[in-house]
Amino acid sequence: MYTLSVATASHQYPIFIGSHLLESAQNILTPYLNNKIAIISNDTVAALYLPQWQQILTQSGYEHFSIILPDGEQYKNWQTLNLIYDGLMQHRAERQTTLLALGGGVIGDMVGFAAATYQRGAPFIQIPTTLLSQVDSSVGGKTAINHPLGKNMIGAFYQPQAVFIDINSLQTLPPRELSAGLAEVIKYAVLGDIEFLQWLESNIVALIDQNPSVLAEAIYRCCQMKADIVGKDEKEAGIRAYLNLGHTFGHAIEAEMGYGNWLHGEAVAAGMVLACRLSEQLGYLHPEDTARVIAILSKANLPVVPPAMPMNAWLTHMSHDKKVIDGNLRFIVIKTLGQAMLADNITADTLAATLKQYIA
Ligand SMILES: NC(=O)c1ccc[n+]([C@@H]2O[C@H](COP(=O)([O-])OP(=O)(O)OC[C@H]3O[C@@H](n4cnc5c(N)ncnc54)[C@H](O)[C@@H]3O)[C@@H](O)[C@H]2O)c1
Ligand SMILES: O=C(O)C(=O)C[C@@H](O)[C@H](O)[C@H](O)COP(=O)(O)O
Ligand SMILES: [Zn+2]
Repeated sequence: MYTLSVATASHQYPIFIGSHLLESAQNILTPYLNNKIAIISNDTVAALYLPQWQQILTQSGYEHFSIILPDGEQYKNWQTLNLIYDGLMQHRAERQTTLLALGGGVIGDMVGFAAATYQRGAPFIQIPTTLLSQVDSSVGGKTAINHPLGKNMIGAFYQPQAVFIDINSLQTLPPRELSAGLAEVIKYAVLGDIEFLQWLESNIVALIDQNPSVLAEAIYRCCQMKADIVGKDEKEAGIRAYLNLGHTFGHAIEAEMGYGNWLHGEAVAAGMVLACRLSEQLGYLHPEDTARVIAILSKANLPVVPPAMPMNAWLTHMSHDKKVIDGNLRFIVIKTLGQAMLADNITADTLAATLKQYIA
């Protein structure tokens, strides 16, 4: 088992990463659990993993109950969030009740926001079961729901008590979802670690084939990078924004295409290619660098061409981006492969040149 630590100004918590961790869950998590526990999951993940968790908690003598939500990005909204509050109230959850977020990033983001707001703050633990949630969303305390007009528009920064990553849960993950997770893995390399990019180029087939030690190393490296960045900048005042590489374009794609039609990781992959093209327009990246990013994304079976959308759709969605200041769009671009930077003052001409092939 690997253990990492996330240390923000106000809170410190561990990330446990390993194979067959479920078997030792009781020993690993006991220090982070209160007496009463709410397991919150969706119908897909519950069918696969809820009985094991219920058994572990029962055997260990915890009082527990479960709340099962409908599955999908289209349910990451107020109505579904309310189902969590309803369940917590019906089961008389207290402020000290521990919420377990059992699922992918949608469950983690929603349970995290419910934890942040229920009785003004209950403890929660992330148990991510997708690659995307294991390398990214379970770490760092961004919690949110979507608004019909924009991704993650309502939320809070709220850190979990612990993150529990059992790589074995990926064995049941559909290949398309594994690829979506690889988009965020590749993102880390492109934004901050050229050596990791080389490593990924050598190991991409092993990752797709779910070689356990290669997967564990990739997850560890991503969590390490994210823990380091979040430790320095919990609330995205500076370098945390680099983790948004590809997301200004990607979130526009997700919202315009209808939540869930393009997976988050797929939209980020196509968005990253656009961020590389924008970097080219700004005179930073060479086309062969972009070709290298396209090649690794393609080997991970990810889309590298965004959908064609009307220019006003691109602009309207991107105007909701959380990096916008005084109405001005700001983008994460690539100065050189492995080194991101924030670019503001992007002219309309530069943006139009980047998007011109993708305007419906
Ligand atoms: N908070 C953050 O920092 C952060 C970072 C990245 C992404 N996100 C958010 O995360 C979400 C995407 O997360 P995701 O890619 O995990 O999607 P997801 O949560 O929708 O999970 C993908 C699919 O896999 C299923 N699933 C989950 N675990 C499984 C397993 N072990 N076996 C079989 N099926 C399983 C789910 O039920 C779902 O159908 C987006 O809403 C995105 O905005 C948040
Ligand atoms: O943790 C972060 O910071 C990120 O930006 C990680 C992203 O992968 C993630 O999708 C995040 O939810 C996007 O945040 P948002 O602030 O653009 O909604
Ligand atoms: Zn993301």
